[in-house]
Amino acid sequence: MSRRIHARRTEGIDKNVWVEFTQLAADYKAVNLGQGFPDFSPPKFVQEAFCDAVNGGAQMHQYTRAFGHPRLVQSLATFFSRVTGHEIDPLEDVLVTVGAYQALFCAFQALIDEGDEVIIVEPFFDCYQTMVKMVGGKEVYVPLRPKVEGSLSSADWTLSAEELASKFTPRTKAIVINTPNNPLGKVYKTEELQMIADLCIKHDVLCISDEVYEWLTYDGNKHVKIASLPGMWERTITIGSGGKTFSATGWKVGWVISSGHIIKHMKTIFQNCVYHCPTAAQEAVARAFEREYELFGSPESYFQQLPAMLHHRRGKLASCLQSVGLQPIMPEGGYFMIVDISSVKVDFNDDSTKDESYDYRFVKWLTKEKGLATIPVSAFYSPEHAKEFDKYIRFCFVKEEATLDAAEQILRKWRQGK
Ligand SMILES: Cc1ncc(COP(=O)(O)O)c(CNOCC(=O)O)c1O
Repeated sequence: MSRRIHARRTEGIDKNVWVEFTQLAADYKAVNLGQGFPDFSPPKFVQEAFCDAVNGGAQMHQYTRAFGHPRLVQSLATFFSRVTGHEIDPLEDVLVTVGAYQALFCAFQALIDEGDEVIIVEPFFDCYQTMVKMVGGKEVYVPLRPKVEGSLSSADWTLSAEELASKFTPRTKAIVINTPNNPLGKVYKTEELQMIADLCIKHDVLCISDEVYEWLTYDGNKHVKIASLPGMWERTITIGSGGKTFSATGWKVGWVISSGHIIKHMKTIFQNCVYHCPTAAQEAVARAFEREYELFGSPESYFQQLPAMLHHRRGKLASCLQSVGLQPIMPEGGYFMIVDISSVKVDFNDDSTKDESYDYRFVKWLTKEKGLATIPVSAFYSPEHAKEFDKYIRFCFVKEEATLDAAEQILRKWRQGK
């Protein structure tokens, strides 16, 4: 065929950090502290919910309600009405999607027009950039910056109020935030969210709030939903993930909760792309939320137990990194920890990566030569800022202790020059 086969919208978005580095980790059979997924099973009650769902009769293997399995939209509405203090209508204000990924896709497809500007706070989950490009939107970037040189906590990385305000123009349609943040682990404080909310209200702008790590905060940090701030419910699209909530990333059940006048447009995109999510997995997530509703705030709640376990694993990884002379930026929340590698000198001796950024070269060297997979942090930045932030790599600590021990052994051997 001599004519162009691909659609123009596929241009400039073909590279994908997850495809590249997940394959590299597999090719080299590396200890994988790269992609953000647990290397352990979901808790027993979640697995049992799935088994009960699958054995729950014929209807569990067939289509259910397209915009969300009734039991799931009801459990989400009940649970988050209590969390947000806002009466959420299960049929109007909730859309169940194929992971949070597809909730993001539906948001950008349904709400962003050609030429609309979307403010993206850096570092950002990479698909925000490509999804804005796919709809012909214009990304406008504003980086979180460490307040102090050599900052040791994600809390020190903040937005400049002036710099953020300067990014709003008459063409700004939305801002995307992610709290707790991937890859940094920053948990936005109420004052920071209020600053963003004030600008959204002033400029009549939507807020896409990616909250997939909402239950994973440490050291007393509290997750705050920007949709719960005055004047924000009707302009906020809040995105959640069953995979991240219940350590079942392979189920790919996500959702978006927002005012019905926004959800209705996302339903239009949804019914014209995927139309329906797996019934049994939705039933299982519904049962899990029903359990968590009853146990909310108690020691038996998974939303208490998972952050407690990950708090320990976060400390274990941080100690391991510090013991080999690497300095992590301690995350206030989430699955990940970034490390400043600017003081680490390595002879990459690999022509195949010579034109790549320092962090990409380092991650590929660490995976190929030492057998430890991580993710380069410049993948979470715009081209205009990637150079400023290419001296960090990301480690994932939602892994078995044995996996973290194996990573520690590799790092020790390397740093001892063995
Ligand atoms: C901020 C954020 N939003 C959305 C998603 C997607 O969530 P889901 O799996 O529910 O589609 C993810 C999952 N990230 O996993 C890749 C990685 O960072 O290692 C995410 O981190």
